[in-house]
Amino acid sequence: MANNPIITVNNLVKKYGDFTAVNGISFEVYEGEIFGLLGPNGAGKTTTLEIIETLRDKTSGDIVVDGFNIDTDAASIKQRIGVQLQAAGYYPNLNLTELIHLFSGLYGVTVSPIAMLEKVALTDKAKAKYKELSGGQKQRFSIATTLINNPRIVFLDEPTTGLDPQARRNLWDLIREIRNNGTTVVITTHYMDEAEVLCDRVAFVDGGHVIGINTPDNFIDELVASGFERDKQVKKANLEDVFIHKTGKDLREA
Ligand SMILES: Nc1ncnc2c1ncn2[C@@H]1O[C@H](COP(=O)(O)OP(=O)(O)OP(=O)(O)O)[C@@H](O)[C@H]1O
Repeated sequence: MANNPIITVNNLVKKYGDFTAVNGISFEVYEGEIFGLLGPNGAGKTTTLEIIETLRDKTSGDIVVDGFNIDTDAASIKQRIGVQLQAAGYYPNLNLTELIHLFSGLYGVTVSPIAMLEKVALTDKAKAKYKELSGGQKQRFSIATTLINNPRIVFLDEPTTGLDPQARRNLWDLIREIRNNGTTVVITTHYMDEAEVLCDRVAFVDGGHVIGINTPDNFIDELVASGFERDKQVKKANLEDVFIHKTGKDLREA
């Protein structure tokens, strides 16, 4: 696959008063990949994403998304991306079908709510309200809303936080399916096992800088080649494997 940049971020800076939250971040996201932004709390990941999503102003730097410059064509960028809303954005008295109608109206597109819900395996909840969903279902619904405008890129900020192992793996499958259908995915996560199995490439952000970009495999090989060894012999399974083995792969939220 040719590496066509679909997002280019060059020397991005964001200051909040005297505090510099993003201090010259540069990276490219390639078309068709799952790209992970990783880093400690407060590193500047969400700020960076929200600036690319046109939801927050930058202090300086250049951003091009799918050929459009954010300074001159923010409206075109908005049309081409899918962004997860915070839960507070979901009107409590509307059911999932009504919410999808509402969002498609906001985007100015016509979609079939059932077809959208089918993409995220929620057709049986079409008449349920958002607040009645389990954690995993809420995340899947929120991902469905990012797909309404048939975006070129979706941004997922910590989509699996708080989910049980089954729901997390189910969401990984959904995210891979979205990518396999041609949508580029940008994701943040604090789970390194998740980034390792899901992301084609990851960027580590710390203190408002990108401190490395590579495939998970190459990062691990580099560390091992430098002489790094884990303290203790790693077992062939971990506690999450035990969890899945004992409780099965089926979702528990029907
Ligand atoms: N509106 C704001 N005003 C002032 N400072 C802010 C604002 N938003 C974020 N910050 C600060 O900017 C820094 C970067 O925050 P950001 O949310 O981008 O980090 P993050 O990498 O996404 O962290 P986390 O992993 O905890 O989500 C933090 O120190 C945060 O306190």
